[in-house]
Amino acid sequence: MDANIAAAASKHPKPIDRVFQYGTAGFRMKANLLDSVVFRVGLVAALRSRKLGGQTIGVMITASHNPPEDNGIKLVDPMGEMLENSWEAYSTELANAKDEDVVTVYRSLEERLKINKDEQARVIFARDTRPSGPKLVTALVHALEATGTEYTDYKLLTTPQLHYLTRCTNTEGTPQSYGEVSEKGYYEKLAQAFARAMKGKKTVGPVTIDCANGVGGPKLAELLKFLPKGSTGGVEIKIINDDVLKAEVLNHDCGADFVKTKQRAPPSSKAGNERCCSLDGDADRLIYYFNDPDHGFRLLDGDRIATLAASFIGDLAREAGLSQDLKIGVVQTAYANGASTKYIEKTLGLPVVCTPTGVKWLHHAATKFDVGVYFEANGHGTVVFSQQALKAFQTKVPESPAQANALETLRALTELINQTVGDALSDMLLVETILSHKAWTPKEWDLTYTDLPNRLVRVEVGDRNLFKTTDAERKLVEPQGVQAQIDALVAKYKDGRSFARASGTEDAVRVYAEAATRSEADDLASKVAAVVKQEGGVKA
Ligand SMILES: CC(=O)N[C@H]1[C@@H](OP(=O)(O)O)O[C@H](CO)[C@@H](O)[C@@H]1O
Ligand SMILES: [Mg+2]
Repeated sequence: MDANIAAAASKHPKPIDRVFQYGTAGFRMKANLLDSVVFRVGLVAALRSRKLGGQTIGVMITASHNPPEDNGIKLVDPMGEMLENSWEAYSTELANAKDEDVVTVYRSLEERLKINKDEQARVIFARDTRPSGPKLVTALVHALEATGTEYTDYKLLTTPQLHYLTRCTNTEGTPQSYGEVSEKGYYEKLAQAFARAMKGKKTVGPVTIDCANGVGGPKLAELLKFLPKGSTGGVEIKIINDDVLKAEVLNHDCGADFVKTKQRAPPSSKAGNERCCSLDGDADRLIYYFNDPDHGFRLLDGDRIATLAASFIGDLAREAGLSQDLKIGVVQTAYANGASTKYIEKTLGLPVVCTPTGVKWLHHAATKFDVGVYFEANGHGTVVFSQQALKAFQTKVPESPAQANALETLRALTELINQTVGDALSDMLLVETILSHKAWTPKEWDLTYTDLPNRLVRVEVGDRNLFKTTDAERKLVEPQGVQAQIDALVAKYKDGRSFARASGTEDAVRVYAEAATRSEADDLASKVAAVVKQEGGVKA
């Protein structure tokens, strides 16, 4: 086998002078640099599967909301979670090995991690619509074949579909079965759950969905075939930006990242005052928005989806007579708007936990609740239910028809929500369900609280690694003295809050600021950015 691995590795040489790092979202960069990385991640997937007794590992080839010429790769653990943290370092180690050392490093990891040589490795994989995908799949397959790994190529999928299939594969035939192991099984599960959750409810007008010209377009079109028709119990969906044939339009002037960062609708959107939402390139983020005749463009971001879901599920738990038994909480990052945090704590009366950036941290913290709602402000998130919550929804004997209804809706939600990872298609159906139950237009949703004006700035510095944080990234410990300068600036603004941290996906430091007015938020952000720029070191 060593000779096979060495021979295959030599077909995928590592670019000299490149250092790779498994970051917040796996490896991500210009696609033409990724060939060796993908090959080596294939080796890691095989090791990970064997370490876990032959359970199936998922591999997704995507660069999400990044431009079409980028690509990336990430690993999915057996229950559909992100790769365990310690394995990011092993992936990084193998990705950076010299070509001639690949086999040695592979065997050394096997040795150090006490991996059984005889265990059969199993992997499933998929990719998004980027033109570089098929070539990278070839590199992945070479690694899987050289290591004798059993594999299934699911071709084009959204990232959350691959997470779903990974969990289904590993739970097939067990009491914890997560669903049928097929793309069709995914659509059927979502569609059936949606029909149950929507029973007797009506959607108010259509929703326009911008698919970022990514894999979400064809997959949403597929899902539509399974969804109930008509406004009662169904949803009228208008799809835009679903062109996957022209590579250059992917995420271009459209998609969830465009809408969130530019704080405006895609230029192609003609929805008028109707509600709209945007997916990102691999359909794991979702952002809603609408045009308010009185106030213009209104963004309903991940914080809004989290508050909507938490309030709805909290109400249902109360109606079902379960609120005493279940701990419901919301997990956010420092990028969550301060007004949303206050609304959750003060108005909804629910606890909020703040974690570092990156969904793996949020997901982990959310599992500590019976109902853990987590969303990044950029629209990536989901809801996870504990075994105790699932059991309570199944076994509680209703004492009234209202309790029975609430319990049935809760059960439907546990099926509708993709609990493995944030899923734009599933989250969209969740939002549509909640708005229907509440008979809300986006305007009522928007009125629940008022966002503090905020600004996110990207600052290019000499060395972003100089910036070290604590307290869920809300405070800098290094470079020394910088936090004191930020504190002094923040103190001058009403409702001011600001923090700086090194990005995990780009070579830059991000500065976030919010304050009582737009001009103050902008002013605070630019002053903190200036401090960061000045203290950011010189390029090596
Ligand atoms: C402010 C922001 O939106 N940061 C994003 C971005 O991380 P950075 O580490 O900030 O580059 O990409 C991550 C992966 O997609 C996502 O999890 C995160 O929320
Ligand atoms: Mg994404």
